[in-house]
Amino acid sequence: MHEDDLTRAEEDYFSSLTVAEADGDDRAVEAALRPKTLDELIGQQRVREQLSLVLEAARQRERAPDHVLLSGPPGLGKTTLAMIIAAEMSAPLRITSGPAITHAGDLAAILSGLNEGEVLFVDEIHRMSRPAEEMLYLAMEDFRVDVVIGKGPGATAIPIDLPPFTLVGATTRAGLLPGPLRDRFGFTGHLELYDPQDLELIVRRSAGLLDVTLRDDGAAEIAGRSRGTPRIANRLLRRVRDYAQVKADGTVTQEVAQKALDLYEVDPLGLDRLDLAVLDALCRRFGGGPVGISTLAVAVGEERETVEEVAEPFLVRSGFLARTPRGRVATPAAWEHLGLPVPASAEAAAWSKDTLWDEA
Ligand SMILES: Nc1ncnc2c1ncn2[C@@H]1O[C@H](COP(=O)(O)OP(=O)(O)OP(=O)(O)O)[C@@H](O)[C@H]1O
Repeated sequence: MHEDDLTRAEEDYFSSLTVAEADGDDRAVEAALRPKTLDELIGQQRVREQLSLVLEAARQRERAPDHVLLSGPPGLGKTTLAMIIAAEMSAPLRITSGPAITHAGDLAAILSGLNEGEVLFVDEIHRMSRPAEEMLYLAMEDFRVDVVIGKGPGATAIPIDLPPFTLVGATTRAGLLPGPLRDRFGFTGHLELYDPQDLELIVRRSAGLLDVTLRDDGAAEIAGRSRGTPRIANRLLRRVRDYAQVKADGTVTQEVAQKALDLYEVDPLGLDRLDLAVLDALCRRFGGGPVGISTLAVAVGEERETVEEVAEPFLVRSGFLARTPRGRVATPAAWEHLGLPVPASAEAAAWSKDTLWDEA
């Protein structure tokens, strides 16, 4: 409950900032750059259209929309979409996260404080405790919670009716959610990594809001190095803006963007330290694979989830890594990107029938 209040206070604080006031504080700038409506949101065409229909139908029926699950890698706009859903429904938004809900009682307190039509955003919903999760099933389906008073044989469950509300859950991996929870969401939106054209539009929009003079080739350079992720695109824009201001005449050109991003060690294709470490381990230590994701994670000193949820989607999408039934393998492009000779086995794997390029 405390955590929830804190996050709300932060959100109130951020939303009260103007872009100019926010300048200088990265988190505040990020909040200020968030699109406020579905129309303002760039890319994610399919999710936007689907969600727009869900919201419009709910508005016409004057009912709270169905619960919404948003899945996808970090930084693609799940929190932004939750805020947009609330704004589009003219409803207040409450924000909390799975790890903050350690006891069912925490969730009961949040749920029983909801008002009719309110939107409750639970980030990292797959990390909620099991008892809280079970309480949520009932709350989502019957708008009711059973609060248990006492312990042992004398314990009694007191049912509390809840007003209709909309739960928006966000997860980096929908596959980690138990089936009964997943099934209670009326709509699931899968957010995909953005293509460079959409990222370019996002960079141009952000530059406009931040009053940065940005040439088209500068925007393309930043977009190309943003790992398909708007949060990274906005962050790189801010670093390039610093460089342009201090080392150039303030205008972000391709040359300025290149120099700035080289200085910050952002790979020309956007690969970050973890991506490169994964490829390096895959090629140099495991001869290009196949190797299991857990072994790979240990080799780079990271959690399995981080490698699987953060690095892997981008590496697969960029054509550097393939998921096969026997484990992860490096593609010829990965060897080339690391400046290593492509072994014959990698060439063969690229054409092999048992190589599933996107599934495992
Ligand atoms: N479609 C978009 N158009 C423009 N900007 C976007 C879009 N999606 C996200 N952003 C920007 O990217 C930043 C990150 O978005 P957001 O915090 O919503 O991501 P997230 O998926 O919730 O990430 P996490 O799961 O890591 O919290 C925001 O500041 C927002 O300005």
